[in-house]
Amino acid sequence: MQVLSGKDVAMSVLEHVRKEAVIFGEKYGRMPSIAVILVGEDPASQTYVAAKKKSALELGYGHKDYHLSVHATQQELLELVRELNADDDVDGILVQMPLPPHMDENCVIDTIDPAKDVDGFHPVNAGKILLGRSSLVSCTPKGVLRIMDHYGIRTAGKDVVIIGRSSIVGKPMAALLMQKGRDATVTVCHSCTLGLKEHVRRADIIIAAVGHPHMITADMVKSEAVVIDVGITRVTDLTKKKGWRLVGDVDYDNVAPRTSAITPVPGGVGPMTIAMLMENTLQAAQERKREQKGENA
Ligand SMILES: Nc1nc(=O)c2c([nH]1)NC[C@@H]1CN(c3ccc(C(=O)N[C@@H](CCC(=O)O)C(=O)O)cc3)C=[N+]21
Repeated sequence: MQVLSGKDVAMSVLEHVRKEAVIFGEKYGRMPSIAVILVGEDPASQTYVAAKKKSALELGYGHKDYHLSVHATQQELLELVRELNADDDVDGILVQMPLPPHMDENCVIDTIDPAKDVDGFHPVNAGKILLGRSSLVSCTPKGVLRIMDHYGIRTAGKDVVIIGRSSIVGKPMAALLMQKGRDATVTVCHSCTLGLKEHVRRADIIIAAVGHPHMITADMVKSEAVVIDVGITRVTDLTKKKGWRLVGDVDYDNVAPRTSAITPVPGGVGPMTIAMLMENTLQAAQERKREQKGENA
């Protein structure tokens, strides 16, 4: 059994991104830049936003940080997004999800300039993925593909079973895996699926993206399957200094021995998400500059 270290792959991705970002900087007189907006005080969101900031600063990226009160209005948030859309020195805009219940996430996503949508959440970018056209790709599914590429895990002709149908992971993951070149046979399971165990047991590759700790148990996993665990849930653990620990969707200790390869939590898909965000920011910066040169020519 091989442990697929997203942490290691993320480090090598970021090394490459750093070099490309320096080349960008020399060419255009500034580094790629990202604006991150956090609304409210959710502790997990604060941790993620801090991790994104740290990664951006380590790469020498331009970084703008906006923290809106939980009482901020949707109008204020949209105003800020429009301001960042118009700011030529901002390449990427990320609005941390989830938003407080009085805000409409779709409306906020729709307002982000698709060229700056480094999350790949805008309908234009999500639609392009489905059509197999190049685009800014949602960071987590992109990270999953990159881990598999790095370790030489082939998907052509394989039965891939995805558990979870979210717009940010399950759906784009399915679209990417069925593309020409990836060539997987994809099944998407969700909360209304009947016979989940039977579906999952057939899989050569299992991708769990639900957010239910330990829902994938050893009896659901074919011997020598590849298991990708996208779930990250904080569970109370008073033996830990922070009072919690991170748990994946996979019952790792019992599942791992049956697999040919598996991602751990933490240190698996999570670090890849941030590495892909940095790569997307570089891509957005490069494409915006190319677009502008085209227009000026
Ligand atoms: N607009 C938006 N874009 C996102 O990309 C986005 C979001 N909203 N909302 C929340 C989710 C979650 N997410 C994670 C990123 C990194 C780790 C990560 O690096 N995890 C580390 C552990 C971190 C820790 O110790 O807390 C690991 O798995 O090893 C986890 C989760 C991005 N998200």
